[in-house]
Amino acid sequence: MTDLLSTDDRAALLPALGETGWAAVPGKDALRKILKFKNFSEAWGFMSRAALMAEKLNHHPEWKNTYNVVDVTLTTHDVQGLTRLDIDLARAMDRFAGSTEVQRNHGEPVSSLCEARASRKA
Ligand SMILES: C[C@H](O)[C@H](O)[C@H]1CNC2=NC(N)=NC(=O)C2=N1
Repeated sequence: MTDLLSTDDRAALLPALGETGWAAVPGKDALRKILKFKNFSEAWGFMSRAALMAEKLNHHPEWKNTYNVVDVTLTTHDVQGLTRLDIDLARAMDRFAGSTEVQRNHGEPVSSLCEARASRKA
């Protein structure tokens, strides 16, 4: 089974994802990004690519689509927290999304996920 990300891994990997618009979900060891595409077709194209990658990784997003908006939450259910698989899927989604508009007015900075891990267990 995939392990929860260590404190060191978090410090190394999460800031770059914070830069691209991933944020921490309050009270949960999870990453969330809200993407706003030009239209439904672009949103669905992104979701199709992401779905194929999710199958390849055997790691699946929690997500919601409303017309041109795709709201994604990533966490690893088996261990109830962030693992390397969430990082890999987040990076793949960033590649598929390109320069799509990102909504940033939600959640907390990813740095809070480093603190969450530190207080959970060494
Ligand atoms: C049986 C199967 O491998 C598991 O249930 C996989 C499938 N996809 C998954 N996706 C996510 N996000 N977390 C998991 O723990 C997970 N587990």
